[in-house]
Order: sequence, then structure tokens, then C-alpha cells
Amino acid sequence: MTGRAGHADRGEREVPPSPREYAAVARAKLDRAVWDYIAGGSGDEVTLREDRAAYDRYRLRPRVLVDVSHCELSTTLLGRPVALPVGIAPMAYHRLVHADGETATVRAAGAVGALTITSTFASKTLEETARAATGPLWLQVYVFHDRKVTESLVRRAEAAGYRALVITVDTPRMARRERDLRNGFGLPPHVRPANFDDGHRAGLHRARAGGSTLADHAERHHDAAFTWEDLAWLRSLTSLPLVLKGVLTAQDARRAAELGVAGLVVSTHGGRQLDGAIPALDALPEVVEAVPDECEVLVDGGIRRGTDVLKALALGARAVLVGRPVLWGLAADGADGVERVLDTLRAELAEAMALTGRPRLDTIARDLLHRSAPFPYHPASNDKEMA
Ligand SMILES: Cc1cc2nc3c(=O)[nH]c(=O)nc-3n(C[C@H](O)[C@H](O)[C@H](O)COP(=O)(O)O)c2cc1C
Ligand SMILES: CC(C)CC(=O)C(=O)O
Repeated sequence: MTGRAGHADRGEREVPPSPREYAAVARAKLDRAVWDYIAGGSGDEVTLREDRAAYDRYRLRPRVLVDVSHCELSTTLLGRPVALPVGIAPMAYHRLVHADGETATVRAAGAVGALTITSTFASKTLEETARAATGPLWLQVYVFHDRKVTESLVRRAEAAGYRALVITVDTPRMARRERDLRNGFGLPPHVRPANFDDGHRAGLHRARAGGSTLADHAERHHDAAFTWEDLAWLRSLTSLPLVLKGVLTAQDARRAAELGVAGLVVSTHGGRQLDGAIPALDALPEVVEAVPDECEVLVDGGIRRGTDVLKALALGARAVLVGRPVLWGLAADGADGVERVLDTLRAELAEAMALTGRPRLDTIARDLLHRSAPFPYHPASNDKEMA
């Protein structure tokens, strides 16, 4: 870690003072189609905007004259220590934005002591990523028609030392993402789904007007018939804890907990799947309420500030995941950029805890929040990351 947010980096480079400012740096560096794939959402991008705006509707009720000389951010996730309640959401193809891809991302997370969740569709193999990891590491899993492919991912994850499997349940098919359709998005030649053999890679690079090769691939391979009953099959494959990602209702949360799922990620997939879905932050309280304490609830989508993290924790999340800002940091400056994004979020969260008089994570509760601004509310500060 070199520079500090807001100060010149060894006198050579200006470090953007907030994660969101890396968006502008990334946008200037990336091809338009790659930027659009990352920034975009599905349909009219209503959920993309509202996931973010949901945070801006809450105001904070600070308590004063509390000893905040030390704020403690460390906690545990599924029984393992992490230095902060902020982890990296699974995202496909980090090599779209930087040659070092997922290995740079995981090194940065390790330096900060943050959880990393690696995508099934990583552009480095899950073994390469595990070798570069010094912090906690979980694998995100998509369930495919060909169960042997999924089973092989699970076996490899166990052998490589992954500590949990995150089953993404909101993507039986990929939603129509109009930016990708307009751009005829396909992977550039140097980016591959590294966990798969050539058969599974077929067609991902041949862009076609009006289509997205990623959506075509999901259509062919994702098992849209995968149900609650089939979870027992996954459970029988492994003793690793299972986490379901993409749950937005109390009903599904309850059912997952009854089946012994260790954790849930309340998520709209960053506004990339069901457009018009309830913002993740608004779904969080009912999910937390529905499950027993031992089922750990995380949330993602639109978290850009330490105060956003604080709000999610106040509504009952054990931790949050951050997606796009990690790719902005990676695009801007490789592992150093990711480390700065995470470090800035940590510094902002520590500051927010101090200024609200909540020096420990177990002092952060619902009474910290005041819901004020009416919906919809989309401050201009959100525009530059979605443009
Ligand atoms: C470029 C990109 C790729 C993604 N790929 C995956 C993926 O492979 N698996 C998955 O479960 N979620 C994927 N997601 C969703 C993220 O895990 C996460 O839910 C979302 O990005 C959080 O919102 P945020 O980007 O606003 O922080 C992806 C998101 C982006 C932006
Ligand atoms: C390759 C895709 C299935 C990755 C994904 O989940 C996404 O782009 O949101």
C-alpha cells in the first residue's frame, strides 16, 4: 500500500479521495463496451439506480460523548476472522479491466484482511486465485445443465482451500442488458473463463450485433430448472458451508435457513437481473427477521461509502459486499487500486462509527437510522458511475 486517499502518492500520482472517483479513471481507460458491461443493469436500469438511491434515503442519528478513541471493525464471517465487514462481491472476468485479473484483486483483499468471493466465470483459474490469496476466500458457483461441470468446480474449490460456496440463485437466465445488446458484447480474445475447458468457452468471443455472447452462453449452460429440491444434491456433494446469493424475500430466506444454509446474500445482482426488483437494502430487514441468528446475512448493491456500510449494518447485515468499485480500482491501478478502494471504505466506516458514537460493530443498530427523503431520490453524485 503506497498512497493515502486524497494525498499525492509518493509525490507522483494523485489518488482519488473516494472509491466513486475511480469510476471516472476506469471509464477513461476502458473500451466503451467493457465499461457498459460493468456499469450497466437490465431493462430500464430502475433497480440499478434504486439499489444505490436506497442508501441515500436514510439519515444518521449520531450519539455524542461516547469514547470513540478506538473503533473496532474486525469481525468473523462463517467463523473466520476478517479485518472489516466489507468483502469483494463475485464478478466475472477481472481481466477485462487489468492483465493481472483476479490474482491482483485477491492479493489486495488479503493485504486489507477482507473476504474475496471469486466468480465461477473468473478469468484466472480458481487454483491460481487461491495461491495468490492471503485472506479468506469463497467460491461463487453457477449451477449448469451439465451437473458434472458444477460438481468438478465444487471438488476443485475444496482441494484449493476455499472456505464456502456461494450459490447464485437469481440468474436462471441472464436478463436482457440493453447496453450489451446494443454493443453486441463479446469477450475480447485475451479474456477467457479460465475454470473451463475449450468446449465450455465456445462462442464467448464471437460478438454479434444485437446479442450478448455472455447471455447466449448462460442460455445454453445455466440450469433454469434448478430448484429447492436440487439444493439437497449440492449439499450432498460437500461439507463446505453453502451461502445463497440473490435472495430478496422473507419466504425464500426462511426456506433456505430450514435447509441449513449457512448464509444469505441479499442482492439484486447489482441491478443486472430482475429490473424493478425491490432494492436490496429495502429487502434486508425482512430477510434478517426471517432467519435464525446463526444464518449470516450479507447485502450488496450500490455500496459506495463507509456510511452506506454503516446503514446496511444498522439494518441487520453482518457484512456487505462491494462490486463495481473494486473493478474501478483494478482498472485504474491494479492491485494497488483495489487496495485503496478497500482501504478508503475502511477509513470511511471507521470515521462514520466514530462520528455516530458507535465504536464497536455490536453497537450499530436500527436506532441509528432516520428514514427521511421520499422515493425516488437520485442524487447527481450517482450519475458518473452509471453514465
Ligand atoms: C461486471 C460484473 C460481473 C458480475 N459477475 C457476477 C458473477 O459472475 N456472479 C455473481 O454471482 N454475481 C456477479 N455480479 C454481481 C455482483 O456479485 C454483485 O451482486 C453486484 O455487483 C453488487 O453491486 P455493486 O456493483 O453496485 O456493488 C457481477 C457484477 C458485475 C458488475
Ligand atoms: C457471465 C455472467 C453470468 C456473469 C454475471 O453474473 C454478470 O455479468 O452479472
